[in-house]
Amino acid sequence: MNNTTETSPSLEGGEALNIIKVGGNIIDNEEKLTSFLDDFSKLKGLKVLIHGGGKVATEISKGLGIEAQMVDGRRITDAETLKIVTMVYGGLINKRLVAQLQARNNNAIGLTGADANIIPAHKRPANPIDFGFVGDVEKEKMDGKTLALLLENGMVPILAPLTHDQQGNMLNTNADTIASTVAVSLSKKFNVNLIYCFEKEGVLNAEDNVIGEITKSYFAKLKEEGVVVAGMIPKLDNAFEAINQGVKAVYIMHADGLLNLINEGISTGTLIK
Ligand SMILES: Nc1ncnc2c1ncn2[C@@H]1O[C@H](COP(=O)(O)OP(=O)(O)O)[C@@H](O)[C@H]1O
Ligand SMILES: CC(=O)N[C@@H](CCC(=O)OP(=O)(O)O)C(=O)O
Repeated sequence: MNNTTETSPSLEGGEALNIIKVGGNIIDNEEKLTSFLDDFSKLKGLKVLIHGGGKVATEISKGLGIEAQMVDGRRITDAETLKIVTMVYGGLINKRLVAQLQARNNNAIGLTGADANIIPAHKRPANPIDFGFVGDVEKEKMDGKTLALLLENGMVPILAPLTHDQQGNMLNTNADTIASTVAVSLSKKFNVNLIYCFEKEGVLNAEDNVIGEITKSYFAKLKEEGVVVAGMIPKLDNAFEAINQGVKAVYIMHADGLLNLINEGISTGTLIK
């Protein structure tokens, strides 16, 4: 940890709300997941958890003889893959997180974007690439009212990366995008901090050191140099979108730094500028 930035966890105006996204590399690791849930359950104030699980879905698919196909960090989701991701994200992972958080005295409620139409979406057009049953979120239609209702009644929403097409089909939807969309919509009512937790210290530079603060132009440079690659590119795109649309603070950081950031106001990861 070579970078420490002071930040204010509680902001002016509405009540503070922490929206945390946790990815597949932590969910897939028993020890890391337990440690993450211990910390998440201790976070003070209003909170929402958005989970991924891409790594688990890939392993389970493989076990069933279906090789995962990813393009630009998104999963090609045919009818069989849709069944798998619905079971894995909406069932196995989501309900396990709920049970684990209930055991830690958090009143978790597990939902997909289809429940109460929380996250309006449509099937991604088949051109130029046919991703199959993949959802694009209709950001302008998301109002956050149901989530606000749950939060105001003491519940902790746990959201799976699934939406629906309004015609009876579930859609697989990237968890980082869901996190950004939910954060933007709730920022109309709350003072939102969006925190992307993963297994590295933050966004790393060419020397593998954490970048304390990242601007859009610095991101463009790192992308050009091939220092920021793969899943980190759409994660940063989503992070910049959130900060430019009303979210108070966005961080990309190691899951181990969560308690320090939220309860103490000390950042050890990357702040999006
Ligand atoms: N410059 C970078 N700094 C940190 N991680 C990076 C960087 N460039 C690429 N990555 C990769 O991005 C991954 C995180 O993206 P992704 O796998 O989509 O996250 P998640 O675990 O949240 O699903 C990291 O595991 C890391 O391998
Ligand atoms: C369309 C699409 O690609 N959906 C993602 C949803 C899961 C996810 O985002 O998981 P992580 O956060 O662990 O990467 C997928 O199936 O991999």
